[in-house]
Amino acid sequence: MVFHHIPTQPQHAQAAPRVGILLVNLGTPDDTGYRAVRRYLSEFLSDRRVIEGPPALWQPILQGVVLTTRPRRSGKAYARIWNTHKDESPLRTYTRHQAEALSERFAAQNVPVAWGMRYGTPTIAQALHELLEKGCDRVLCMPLYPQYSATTTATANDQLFRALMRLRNQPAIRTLPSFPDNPAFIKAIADSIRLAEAEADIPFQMVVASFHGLPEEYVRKGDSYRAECERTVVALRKELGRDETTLPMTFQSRFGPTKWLEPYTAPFIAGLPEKGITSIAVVTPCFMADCLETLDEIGNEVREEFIQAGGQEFTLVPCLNDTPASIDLLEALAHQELAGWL
Ligand SMILES: C=CC1=C(C)c2cc3[nH]c(cc4nc(cc5[nH]c(cc1n2)c(C)c5CCC(=O)O)C(CCC(=O)O)=C4C)c(C)c3C=C
Ligand SMILES: [Fe+2]
Ligand SMILES: [Fe+2]
Repeated sequence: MVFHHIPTQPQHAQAAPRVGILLVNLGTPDDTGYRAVRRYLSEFLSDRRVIEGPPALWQPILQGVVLTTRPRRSGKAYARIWNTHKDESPLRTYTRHQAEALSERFAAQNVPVAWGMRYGTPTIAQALHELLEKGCDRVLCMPLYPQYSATTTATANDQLFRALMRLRNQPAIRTLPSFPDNPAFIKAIADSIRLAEAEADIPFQMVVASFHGLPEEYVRKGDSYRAECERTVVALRKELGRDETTLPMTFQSRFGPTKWLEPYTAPFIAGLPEKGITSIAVVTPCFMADCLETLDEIGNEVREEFIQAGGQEFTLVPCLNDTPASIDLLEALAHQELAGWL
């Protein structure tokens, strides 16, 4: 085993501890072409926390079938939402902005903030090394997922610990727990809905809270994701004075033939106009930043289906992204987790 040695403080010096923050999100392809999207999807869909079945069965299907067709289709979808100004995906733009803004909030305390992606670049290992080179010996890892899932939160932390396995001198680590009904989080989401409604032509008859889906089997085996999504929705209903009928919970982005969490967002929303519901908003409180799943799947595909079914007003409520409310939330979460370290 070869261990990385990052030259930091001289070994004999008793330097003051230095804290760093590492923001982690899912990741995204480097460009919208077949090869880049294939590389990204291959890394993503080879993660055994994401696809739990035996690799001997899954890898031939993934490499031989899924990765011959899907990269082209997904690449076209990414092209529709691409940040052409920066030539990168919105998820990357927002994650970087979040890190930069959070770093300003912690500048006075001399706490650097780095950001990495679970799949694709910049990698979590690169982000960790950036902090180590700045002399950090204590790192707070913040997976940017409000609701826990083994397929997101746990694999982000796994990847950090894989990078730590290669270090001779490891920093101390804390990881941010999920925050599904944190009052500041709920208030920020509720405010984003209120703002969208104030800007819309007519009031929303319904606000659909759409969460990224998960195979039902993972939840049956104990993944707490569904229960945490429910905690978010229950708190949001309370904050906004809505109920199950005016603020329902749905699940999007189903992948593959197995049963995923229900109800599925797209058919649910396409069925609303025939029930007389023609003015809706969709909010996606499982994402801290707008991405393919919000901007294209909801903002383009689901919107079109709703309008074709007779819907009239469709508002996609933006994710918290790099708004002041979002950075306030990240700052508060970090401060809470850094108790005793700062
Ligand atoms: C195949 C299984 C998948 C599981 C399980 C899964 C869980 C999951 N994902 C997110 C957040 C995001 N997913 C995104 C894209 C995306 N997700 C899957 C598959 C699973 N996700 C795929 C194949 C893709 C790629 C795009 C595509 O080809 O459709 C994204 C967007 C990334 C971007 O670049 O914009 C996010 C964010 C959560 C929160 C979650 C579990 C609850
Ligand atoms: Fe996903
Ligand atoms: Fe999708």
